[in-house]
Formats: sequence, C-alpha cells, structure tokens
Amino acid sequence: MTDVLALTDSLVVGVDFGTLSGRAVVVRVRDGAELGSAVFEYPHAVVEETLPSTGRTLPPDWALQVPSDYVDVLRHAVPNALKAANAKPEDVIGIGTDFTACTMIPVTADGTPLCELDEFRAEPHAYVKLWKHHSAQGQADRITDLARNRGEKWLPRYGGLISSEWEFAKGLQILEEAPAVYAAMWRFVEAADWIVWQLTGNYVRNACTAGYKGIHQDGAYPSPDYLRELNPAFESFVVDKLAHPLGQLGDAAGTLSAQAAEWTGLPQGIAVAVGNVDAHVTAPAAQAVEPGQMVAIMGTSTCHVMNGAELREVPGMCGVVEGGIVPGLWGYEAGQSGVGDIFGWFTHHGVPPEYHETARERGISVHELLTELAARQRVGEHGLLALDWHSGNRSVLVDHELSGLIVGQTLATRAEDTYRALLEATAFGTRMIIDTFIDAGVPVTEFVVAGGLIRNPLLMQIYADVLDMPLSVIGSANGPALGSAIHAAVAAGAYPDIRAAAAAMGSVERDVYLPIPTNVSGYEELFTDYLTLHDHFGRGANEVMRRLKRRRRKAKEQQ
Ligand SMILES: Nc1ncnc2c1ncn2[C@@H]1O[C@H](COP(=O)(O)OP(=O)(O)O)[C@@H](O)[C@H]1O
Ligand SMILES: O=C(CO)[C@H](O)[C@H](O)COP(=O)(O)O
Repeated sequence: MTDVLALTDSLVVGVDFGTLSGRAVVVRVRDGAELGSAVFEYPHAVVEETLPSTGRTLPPDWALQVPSDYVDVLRHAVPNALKAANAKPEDVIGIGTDFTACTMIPVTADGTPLCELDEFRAEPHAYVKLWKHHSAQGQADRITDLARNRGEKWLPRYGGLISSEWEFAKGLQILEEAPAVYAAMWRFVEAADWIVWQLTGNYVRNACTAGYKGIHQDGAYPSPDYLRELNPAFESFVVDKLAHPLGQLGDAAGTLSAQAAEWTGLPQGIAVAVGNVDAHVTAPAAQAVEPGQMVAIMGTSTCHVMNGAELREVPGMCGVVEGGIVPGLWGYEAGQSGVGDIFGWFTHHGVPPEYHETARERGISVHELLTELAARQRVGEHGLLALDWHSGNRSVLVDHELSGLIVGQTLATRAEDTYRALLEATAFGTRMIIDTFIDAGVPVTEFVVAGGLIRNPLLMQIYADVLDMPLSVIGSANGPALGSAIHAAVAAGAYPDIRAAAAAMGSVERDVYLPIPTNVSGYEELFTDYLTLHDHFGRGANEVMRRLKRRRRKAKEQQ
C-alpha cells in the first residue's frame, strides 16, 4: 500500500452519473472537504418520446440514454470542478465514479455502444436502457414465475420478485424484440462499468451491480437450464453476454488512460476505483455503514440501502448482496422508482398558470411555492390520500404495471393539497419498506437521508412524522459524488478500507428532524388507509391498473 501519511494532503475526484446530469466533486483526502464541484447536464437527457437519430416514436414505458453524454461529463464536469476547486491536477491521486442502475449498454468487444454503429443508429434497442426503462415487465413476470415454479434458490435473495429494471429482463427483451442487436452485442454492460472502461481501457464488472441487478449470488448466476426454459435462445445469456471478472468495491479497476487523462485534465496513471451504484456509494459519505443504519437517497427516485450482519430474506426488497455496500457485510437494498419525479410531474402537469407566475415573480421554484402553501396545513386537512406509483412500485410490490392514484379530490381541492398528498404518499411508501424489513427480522435503527430532496424541509418533517423516527441528514449536498471520492481514496491506497475512509471523509448530522407527536398519530390513521389502498390495488384484488396500462399500450400501437 502507498504511504498513508504522504497521501493525506492529496485530492481525489468523485463523479456521480445521475438520471439527468453528471456531477464531479474535488475532495481532500485528509478530511473529505469538498473544494469544488461542477455539473454537466446530459444533452439528450432521458429519451422517452422519440429516438433522436430518426424521430421514431418510442412505445410507452421506454427510457433510453445516449452514451456519448456520459463521456461529455468527463470532458466538462471534471475539468470545471478542478477549476472551481482551484486544484492542481498533479495533487489528484484517484478518481471514483457511481452511476444509476440498472442502466445497461449493449457494446462491441472494444466497448463501442451499438447505437454508435451506423447499422444500429436507428434501432432503439441499441441504445442505453436507463434504470427506469420499464417496458420489460412481461419478461420480468416470466423470469419471476419460472424461478418460483422451479424453486430457484436465488429468488428469495430478491424478495421473491425480479424487477423489469434489471439485467435479465432488459436482456431478454432485446433478444425477443431485436434479435439482431442481441446477436451483435459482445457484452451487455452496466453503465457503471462502461464509464470505468472508458477511464481505464479495462472492462471490470463491479460486484455491486452484478449482485443486485445481475442475479449473481454465492459466486454463480442463474443456470443455463433455467435460462433455456425461459427462452431456448437465452440459454447462453450469462456466458455470452454477462459474465466477466468481478471487482470488489473500494478496489482499483485500473489506472487512468492517456485518452481519459486528456478528457479530464487529470494525470495519466492515477487510480480509478471499481464502478458503483449512486445509492450504495452514498452510505460511506453519510457515515452509515454499520448494520441497522438505513440511508435513503432521495432524488428522482429513492433508494434505501442498509448493511446487515446476517443474511435474511425480506419480501419485496430489491436484494441482499454479500459485500454489496461494503465488503464483509450483507448489503440490503429497497427502493421507490418515483419520488422527486412524481413531484416534478405534478409541477409540470398539474399546477395552474397563476402558481407558475407567482413563483416566477418571487424568484422561487414551483416546488418551493407549493411546499410553502402546503406547510400551512394540518395533517389530514386536504382530505386526500395518494398512492405513489406513478413510476410503478419497486418495493415492496416490484410491479411496474401499477400506477398513481389520488382519492378524496373535490371541487375544493387545490394544487398545494395534491402536492402535499403526493409528498405524504412517498413517505407512506418508505414506511411500508421499513415495516417490511423490521417484520423480516432486519432491524432499522437509524434513518439517514441524502440526495437532492433534503432541500425540502416539509418533506423531511413529513418523513419524520410518518416513520415516527428522528431523521439524520448527510452533511454533503453531493452525497454520491463524495461517496465516489471516498472509494477513489481507498482505491488509491490512502485508507485501508471503505469504513476507515468513511469515518474520515464522510459526514452526518443527527436528529435534524424529530417526530411531532400530534402529527405522528394523525399519520398513523392515514397510513392504515394507505395500507388498504396499497393492498387492494397492489396485491391482486383489483387489476384495474394493469388493464389501464394494457389499453394505453394498445391504443398507442394503433396510432
Ligand atoms: N423543492 C423541491 N421539493 C421536492 N422535490 C423537488 C424540489 N426541487 C426539485 N425536486 C425534484 O427533485 C428531483 C431531482 O432530485 P435530485 O436529487 O436533484 O436528482 P437525481 O435524483 O437525478 O440525482 C426532481 O425529480 C424534481 O422534481
Ligand atoms: O435503482 C437505482 C439504484 O439501485 C438507481 O440508480 C436509482 O433509482 C436512480 O437514481 P436517481 O434517483 O439518483 O436518479
């Protein structure tokens, strides 16, 4: 290992690849001080309506990205962060990255995304399938049903359900809808690993996504026999398209290549950390790596990650993976596919023009205006109750055919009422997740929040009240990027492991929001009604949401 003392005045760079942008932060190794940061918005954002190359309309529930946008983050955000930090590139000893997941790229043997080849530019399946590409639900249902029927022992590690967001559902969808793309792809690669490949020239598959999104458990993937029963042509999916040597979190995947040094302005040869997921990488940034400390990374979606000392099977969790957050512990993950996205949708499509005008005049966002108005209300005053499934349900139902619902609207309902009901619905969704963990014998002793939504104090108070738990808040506004920087420091040898680096470089403030007893009892009653709606629409008693989605798809196909 490199001399620890010599490295403590050095710098590392963390880069967080989010849903809409990438953010780079320059961090001091000694104490985690964030010296400068920069953001680069993806030029193509999320491709949901039409394919940029041809203008072709995409079916519902598609969400693609363009991989060159990610390289642009390296070319712009990293140099700009160095500039903002007034940092000398030669002081930087390592770079770490994290990505949304499961975000998948079909590539050739040299890592070229198929969508960059002339023959596939017009083919939607050749593009990046973003984590929230939800149109492989049919494949996901078959994957789950067959695994259940065959008693596959990996299924309970995923709470009994495999998500349409993950590698197998997305891979099977390509095979069945675009066999030429499937045949041409050398590997189906997590964007988290593709970006590390761009930085180092090496393809190393990270143990985190391999475990949570790639069904890699106890050193093995689903068997060829199982895959053949799913679809005979899928039998060799693992061997041909997925399996690759794994890198553990905190290890170095390689060193910065000459090409990547040119893009980023960083010195060639510095350590590049093994790739990681935006959620999992945040736990050390919030100093929450001990069993029972649940971190909710709240942004477009929410991911809940937590270490546990023992292996337990929690119904509807996204998964439990050995070493999935830090080596040596069982990492648990659960999540909500839509959170900030739901609030954002409402501000765009549900708020009358006068609110937008007022917000503009006052120089605040529509979110801030609605939050201010909604904060004046008592619990229950709006008379509404919502289900937070506008982007489907990741945990605990794992069903993206589900959709949003608001009960109780009258002619007196105002935009701030609905906005508050949506904030509350996402808090109830998190409560479902925590209760499910506790019921399965996995204690949740602390709730730590991170991510962009910590900026909304009303939302935070609602979570404290609905969960009846104090909220700890991460000390950094750039949680995932700081987490990536922590991994870079470990990969560069500045700390012996992620736990030691987290203690020195992470930060958290405890008891920032405390439950208010009268609100807690009000929400307890509302949560009982939420549970009724949740089970009625989500557990098969009423299939109306599925039927509505089917009708929508059919109508769109006929356009
Ligand atoms: N004041 C606010 N209150 C609640 N939600 C907000 C507010 N401002 C923005 N949002 C939502 O936050 C989400 C972005 O979260 P952020 O953490 O910045 O991004 P990401 O999850 O992509 O990293 C958007 O979906 C947006 O609708
Ligand atoms: O599922 C994930 C992690 O397991 C995704 O990365 C996440 O949901 C997307 O994150 P964000 O809300 O930050 O865009």
